[in-house]
Amino acid sequence: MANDSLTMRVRAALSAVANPRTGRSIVADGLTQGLTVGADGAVRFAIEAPDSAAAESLLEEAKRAVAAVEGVTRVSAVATAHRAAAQSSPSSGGHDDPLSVRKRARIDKASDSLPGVRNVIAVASGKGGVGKSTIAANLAVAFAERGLATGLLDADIYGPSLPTLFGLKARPALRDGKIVPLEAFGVKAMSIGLLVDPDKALAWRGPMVMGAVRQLMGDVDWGALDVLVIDTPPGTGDAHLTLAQSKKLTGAVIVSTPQELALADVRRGVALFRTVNVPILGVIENMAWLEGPDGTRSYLFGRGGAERSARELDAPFLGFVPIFPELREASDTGAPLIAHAPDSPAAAAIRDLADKLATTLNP
Ligand SMILES: Nc1ncnc2c1ncn2[C@@H]1O[C@H](COP(=O)(O)OP(=O)(O)OP(=O)(O)O)[C@@H](O)[C@H]1O
Repeated sequence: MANDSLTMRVRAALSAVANPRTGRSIVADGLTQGLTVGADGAVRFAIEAPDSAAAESLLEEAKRAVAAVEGVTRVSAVATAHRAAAQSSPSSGGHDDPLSVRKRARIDKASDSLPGVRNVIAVASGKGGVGKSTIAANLAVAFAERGLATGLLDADIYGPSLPTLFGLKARPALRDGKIVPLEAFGVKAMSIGLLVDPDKALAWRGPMVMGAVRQLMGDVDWGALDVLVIDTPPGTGDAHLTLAQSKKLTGAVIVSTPQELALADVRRGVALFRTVNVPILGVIENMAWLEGPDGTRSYLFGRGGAERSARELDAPFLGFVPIFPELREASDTGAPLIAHAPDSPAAAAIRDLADKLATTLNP
């Protein structure tokens, strides 16, 4: 119970810090959020400062107070919504307004907005590095090629990849209090990586992640879209729950690799979305094999694990994407493969998936 008593002492130290607006304790005023105290004495929390002028000094004061507590080995704290909201362009901020969009008097529950978006597809994976972002980006371009008005939202807070995949660097503009998505390869695109510092996002607790995802959905001016593809963070967590709760989700696509281990990943993903009644539109097995010049296939990561998992879970299996070195090369050039090498077998494999998926969308 040593940790409990450390938590109490940390809380007491924070309670001694006063809200300059009211003179009361910042804890009593509810300005501290997401306090966690690790077994190793690492403390994390967020401060929601009452105004921009107070944010920096309040954060420093709170960090100093916590660092002085015996047993605390490390303090990480993040900035506030209000401080950032006072700036004129999107930048990193706190958890209620992590994207720092200046709020209008009343914004609908963002997750229930997206009025002009007919379909929202979440692309998810049990773990990182399976090609989820690559598939999501290429699917979006393939949808656009089919004539669907398409958006791509990179909500992978911990490792945003759209700026690299689509070669997007420009900081998005604000129009009427909404973020204007960038346009690339026929797709309206927005990445959390263009709005927040990923290093800061790493320290975010659940509520901040949820706030960020809600904002990305609600504060971006998506306009009328046939389909919005969302690249979600790897694993199953707060971002997925936020999306699932939004009621806007048409369904989820799970990307996995063939290893037997993938079975557990796929099962987790399927279970999460099913728990919240989000249909599984399909499972994709990526990096399925490498084809040699003579057409022989090497199954580097095992064979058919994701396909088997899908069958066992009674989820639709959408297809295989082999290992195509050109997929990686295209991503490195800042153009998704389907645009970079439209006639390649890899592009054909992605188009095939997009065709299958398109049949599951609302017209
Ligand atoms: N089928 C494929 N063939 C060859 N390379 C691939 C394939 N799919 C993905 N890659 C490459 O694998 C790497 C990881 O892909 P990607 O970033 O899309 O994975 P991810 O699941 O989104 O990872 P994270 O969520 O951790 O960002 C990238 O370099 C990508 O170009």
